[in-house]
Amino acid sequence: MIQFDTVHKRFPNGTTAVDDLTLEMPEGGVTVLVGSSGCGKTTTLRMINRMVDPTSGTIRVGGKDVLEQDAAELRRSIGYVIQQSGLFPHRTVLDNIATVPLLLGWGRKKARARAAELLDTVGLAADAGKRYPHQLSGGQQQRVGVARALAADPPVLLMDEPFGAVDPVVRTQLQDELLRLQRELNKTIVFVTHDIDEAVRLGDRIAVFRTGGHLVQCASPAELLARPADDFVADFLGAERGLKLLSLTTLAEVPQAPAPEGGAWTLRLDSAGAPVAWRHKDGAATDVPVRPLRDTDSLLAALNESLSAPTGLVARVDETGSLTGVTSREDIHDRAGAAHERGRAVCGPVGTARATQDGGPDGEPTETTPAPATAKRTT
Ligand SMILES: Nc1ncnc2c1ncn2[C@@H]1O[C@H](COP(=O)(O)OP(=O)(O)OP(=O)(O)O)[C@@H](O)[C@H]1O
Repeated sequence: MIQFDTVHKRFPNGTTAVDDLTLEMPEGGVTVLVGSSGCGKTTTLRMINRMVDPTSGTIRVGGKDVLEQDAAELRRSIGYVIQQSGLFPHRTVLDNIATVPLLLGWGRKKARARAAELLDTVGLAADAGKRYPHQLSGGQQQRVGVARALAADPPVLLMDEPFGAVDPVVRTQLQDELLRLQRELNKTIVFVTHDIDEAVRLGDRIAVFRTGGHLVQCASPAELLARPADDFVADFLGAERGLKLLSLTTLAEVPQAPAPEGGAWTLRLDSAGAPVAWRHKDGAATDVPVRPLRDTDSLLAALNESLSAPTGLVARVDETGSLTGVTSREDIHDRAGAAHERGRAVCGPVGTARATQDGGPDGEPTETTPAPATAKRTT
């Protein structure tokens, strides 16, 4: 959907913001641009809708060179969400959302009806539409910003640190909402963030930039975590890289066995068959509460639960909450090792990890295998 071909951006003051960027952002996927401050993420994003024009190279959206399109028209056809929402303070929420449809000549009634529909889509009550932006919380304003970007149903959405100004709890809620919306709308999203956890959670592909506008690596979250291209990427991913990889892999394929009987600890169930606690043979006073897990939960959650359980066993349940079996810490470890190996396998031997952007040994772009089943789409 979006292709950068040897794109270079040098500002008139001599700063090179983007250096020789070749990158594809697939249709219907979320491509996250990450990297330290000043590494060219925003400039890259803004070249897509011509808020900044490249010095050289070509950018195509849907196969068409952006420089051959009218800049204002292009901008109206691409959704754009920024930090602090960027809403017009003197317009009501409904009128803010209706901005692009009105510019496109939809007529007031149709534009407002669409805006009202979008309020619901982004999880806001209808009465929020009559308020002004300052009468909403930061998180609600960001939802309005997303609704405004979606108003004309653009195929492409550019999001520049959209959740950077809200607290961690609201940020997680907004990420959940975006994942839910994306499952329904299937937009091509380019998302800029400083936060690697946000990138891992939201991205189908993550592009890591280094100061000077260099793309260092572009890969799926699992590949990136299992096989960072160099020390810079590894440092950026952080010391908990292995745990982050576990957060991407589900429990689904980990074996389970019947709950143990007759040992020191027994798993207590309620009348509906849902696990409640581990009870020692000495009696109820020793009960240790259980947090049962489903197939869609992550290996990280499973490891955490197994470390908290006196038996090291994780209680597994079906969609109704009934016990299906237990899983041992050893089986979780085995699966964790396999997840790491799979992440390595898709990247090939040392030195080829940059293949997705640099091309393979023949200079041809190299395809990457789909990442293992992941937990990120479950909220
Ligand atoms: N209009 C401009 N004129 C001159 N230099 C600019 C301009 N806009 C950006 N730059 C410079 O280009 C480089 C890349 O900036 P950019 O905003 O793209 O980085 P970023 O990775 O998005 O940073 P941040 O994460 O801090 O927002 C920086 O050195 C910045 O100072």
